[in-house]
Amino acid sequence: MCGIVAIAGKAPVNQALYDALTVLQHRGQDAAGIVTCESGRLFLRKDNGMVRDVFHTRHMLRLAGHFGIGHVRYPTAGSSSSAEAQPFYVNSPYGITLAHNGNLTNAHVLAKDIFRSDLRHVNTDSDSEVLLNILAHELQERRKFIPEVDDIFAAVAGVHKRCKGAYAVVAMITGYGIVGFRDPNGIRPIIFGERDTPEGTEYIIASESVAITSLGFRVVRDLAPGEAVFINSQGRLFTRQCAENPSYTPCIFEHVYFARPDSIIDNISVYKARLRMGEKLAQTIQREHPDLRIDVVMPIPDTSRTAALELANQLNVKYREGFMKNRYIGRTFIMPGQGQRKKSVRQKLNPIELEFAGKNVLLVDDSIVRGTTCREIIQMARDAGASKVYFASAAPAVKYPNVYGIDMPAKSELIAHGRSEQEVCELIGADALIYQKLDDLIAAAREGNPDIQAFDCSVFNGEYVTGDIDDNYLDALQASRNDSAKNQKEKGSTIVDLANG
Ligand SMILES: O=P(O)(O)OC[C@H]1O[C@H](OP(=O)(O)OP(=O)(O)O)[C@H](O)[C@@H]1O
Ligand SMILES: NC(=O)CC[C@H](N)C(=O)O
Ligand SMILES: [Mg+2]
Repeated sequence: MCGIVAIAGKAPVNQALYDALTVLQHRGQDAAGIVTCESGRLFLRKDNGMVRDVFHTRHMLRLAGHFGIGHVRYPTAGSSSSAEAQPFYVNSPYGITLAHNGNLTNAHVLAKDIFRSDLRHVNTDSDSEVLLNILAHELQERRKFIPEVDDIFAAVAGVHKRCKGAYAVVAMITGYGIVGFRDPNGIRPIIFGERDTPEGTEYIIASESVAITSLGFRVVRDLAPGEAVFINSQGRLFTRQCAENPSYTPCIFEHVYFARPDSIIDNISVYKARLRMGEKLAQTIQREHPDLRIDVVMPIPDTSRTAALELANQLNVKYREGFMKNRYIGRTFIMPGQGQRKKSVRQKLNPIELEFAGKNVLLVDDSIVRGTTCREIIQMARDAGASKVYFASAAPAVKYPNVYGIDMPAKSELIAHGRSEQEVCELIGADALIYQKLDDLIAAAREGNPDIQAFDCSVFNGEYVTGDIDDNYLDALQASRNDSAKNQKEKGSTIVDLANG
């Protein structure tokens, strides 16, 4: 789950892009990058690391220009090499830079195609580099010295025809403007906004509304599935539906875990959706476990706090903060290796022992994926003297891999895959385990926007909205991207940081 941003401004945009990336840091901690454009020249800085570590004053000073795009990366394809940090650049036609959130499901086929039929070389295993070359090819096919609005939108329509999977994209076409577009299923979020300045209107496109509002822009609206927005070099904005059969099936995991609670995605307040998850989970507990004697409800910080708070209210049980989070450690789930994730849980969360001694505690997390967090946390609660440790998840059991931009490619690594709830409960060492019902999760999100008929819930039900995923695909993905395969790949990674530095 990466974060993307683009700004078409009337003054230098380097600081605003940096600020937006810090607001989107929760979507990707592995690498960050910004490219800006001034007088037909591009200025790029990208590297592995968090935003604050990648951009020093000397880099910021070089990022000149009133147009630019930025990216924070959480790798879901290729490796975590700095050569795969984004934005990516291709020099022909026009000079295009691109930042992508999501994952193409046909990147391997496309990579071969673009070499054979389009004679384009792709130097990494990143699906985003493939996507950029497809966009570049589609623009080149228009054969225009100066691309017009229709050419830009026709190129996006061409991308929709060839690319499958999830993609929310911002791209800068040197000297001509900035384009943003969303895949025809609207799996990943993308939203745009504007602000008035004495010099004219400035525009921003970003993954989440929080990046728009915190920078003093007004939200205009989410891009519809398949839709594109183009801001030309004079600062005029155009939008167009570029897909033939769009369908609105956004990723429900944004509401469970990824997005910030102060964002509004597809007109659904993430905060309110999480409150409703807590309310519905409490009702399940009351209905199915009336015998549980719960003294205290505790969130596993950070993401589960909102749901846990409402769950405690609904159960009429005290809400206590039993674990303190070290604010200098990032999100553990989006760290690249299992060793690092496991170590970081204990570094990140520390119990306040007096809250546990002799009590029956209900720990609430937003989700259980690999089970890394809950196993450690339950043991910590026992070590701190809890009498009983119950565990509740605001999402249903995660049983299937994700192929749309969340790095859970191997079903064998998912604790609930092929296991009953009772087996998971025993494995994590809880006295009781309560999962959210899928219908309740969907209702919690849908109540925010009943116009959305369905969500991508593939990690819970194995139904992939793009319709191109079968067991063979998932087996191949598991073989190539399980933790040990990824480790091998990282060790052998000798990709030259080509023309992207
Ligand atoms: O079962 P697991 O594989 O451990 O994954 C699930 C956990 O990972 C996430 O926390 P994370 O630390 O990434 O972020 P947070 O601080 O936003 O909760 C999520 O909120 C769960 O706590
Ligand atoms: N999490 C994402 O959106 C990742 C984008 C892209 N697939 C990459 O690996 O860089
Ligand atoms: Mg968490």
